[in-house]
Amino acid sequence: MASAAILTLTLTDFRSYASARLETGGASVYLFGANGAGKTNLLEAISLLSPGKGLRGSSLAEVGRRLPGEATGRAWAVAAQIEAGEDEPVQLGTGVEAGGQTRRLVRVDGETVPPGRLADHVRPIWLTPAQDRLFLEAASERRRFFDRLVFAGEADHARHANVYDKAQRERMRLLTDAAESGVPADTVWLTALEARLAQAGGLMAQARARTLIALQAEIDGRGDRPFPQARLSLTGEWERLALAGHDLAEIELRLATALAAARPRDGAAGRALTGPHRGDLDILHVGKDRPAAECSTGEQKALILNLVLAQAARLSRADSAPNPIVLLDEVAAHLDLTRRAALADEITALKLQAFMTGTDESLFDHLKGRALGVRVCEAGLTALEDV
Ligand SMILES: Nc1ncnc2c1ncn2[C@@H]1O[C@H](COP(=O)(O)OP(=O)(O)OP(=O)(O)O)[C@@H](O)[C@H]1O
Repeated sequence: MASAAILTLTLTDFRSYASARLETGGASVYLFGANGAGKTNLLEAISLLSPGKGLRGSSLAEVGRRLPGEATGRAWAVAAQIEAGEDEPVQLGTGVEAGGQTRRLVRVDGETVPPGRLADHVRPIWLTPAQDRLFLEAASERRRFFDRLVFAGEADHARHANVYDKAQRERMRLLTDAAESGVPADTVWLTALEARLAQAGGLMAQARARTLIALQAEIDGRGDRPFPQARLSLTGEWERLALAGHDLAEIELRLATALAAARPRDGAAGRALTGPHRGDLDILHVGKDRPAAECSTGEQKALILNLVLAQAARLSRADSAPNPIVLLDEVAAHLDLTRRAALADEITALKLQAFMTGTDESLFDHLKGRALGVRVCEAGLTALEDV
């Protein structure tokens, strides 16, 4: 697998767009326009060409276009034509058939498929202003960020995470019911759920560990660039076992044992206190020998951007995954001139498709002639002619 560029993108009643169409020819795109023009909405639409809730994490009922006074969003659709090497482009489509629906339909080449199948074709990685708070937020935000990087390389990771979450919810329902009623939970059912959790959790921990090792090697090998070097570590108990080389059977066994032992404590606490949903991602700014949380906002942004670019670079060489599509919302504005130029060079060199946003066209001067400029305003999208 290799190229996975969006050739055309069509939005219908999506957020602020009644209807819009963008033809990229497979090039990277920079979108510029005033605040509120619809730049992030377009990136969000692209992010929904992958399983999950997209880069805003919104309910799918929220993304349908809603005029002032309308209580419910309309039926919406996002469609794209994706480059597929020497084969015919693949047609992806997603949306809801009636306003307010929260489950979306996904079609690949006209055939209705589960959303997970989108990952066969497109795996976006994004960086948004919400991630500016990544180091101030709870560990769950860092896990989510890291899991998206893992997913870009290993699509099964999202499936394992879903199985894990579902089994965890069921297990917690049994345990909290038992704690409240005083009637012991069905141990056969609990043991079956914990076996499922241990298997999915072990696979998740291993995928995270694999990604961390590969990503760190990529970052270390990238060396002389104007982006700060990061030292990554996963602090979760289960990821540490995976990093230490324990095999899946061993991690599964230990996790199942820990879960069985934690039943009374988890039931009383009302939440599961052990498992791969608890770990954290630590990032150290190597040059400053400081944790990322103690770095400036611009340094943090550059650190995370370097992670995203390193993963994109790694995957652009991989045969096992489609090239990631990189969505950078308001990133350029945070970078000084040197870094902005370096970002433009990097995106060009990686031959990846990136979609970048900013309020000013001048933020993308380094991309002129190398990417498609698109003006975003209330009237819609206007591609610049000189590219
Ligand atoms: N469901 C919806 N229906 C109609 N309009 C919506 C909907 N959701 C959001 N909007 C509108 O979309 C606009 C925001 O668009 P978006 O976030 O893409 O702007 P932006 O160009 O990225 O702006 P900024 O530069 O400020 O980040 C707002 O005017 C908002 O009211």
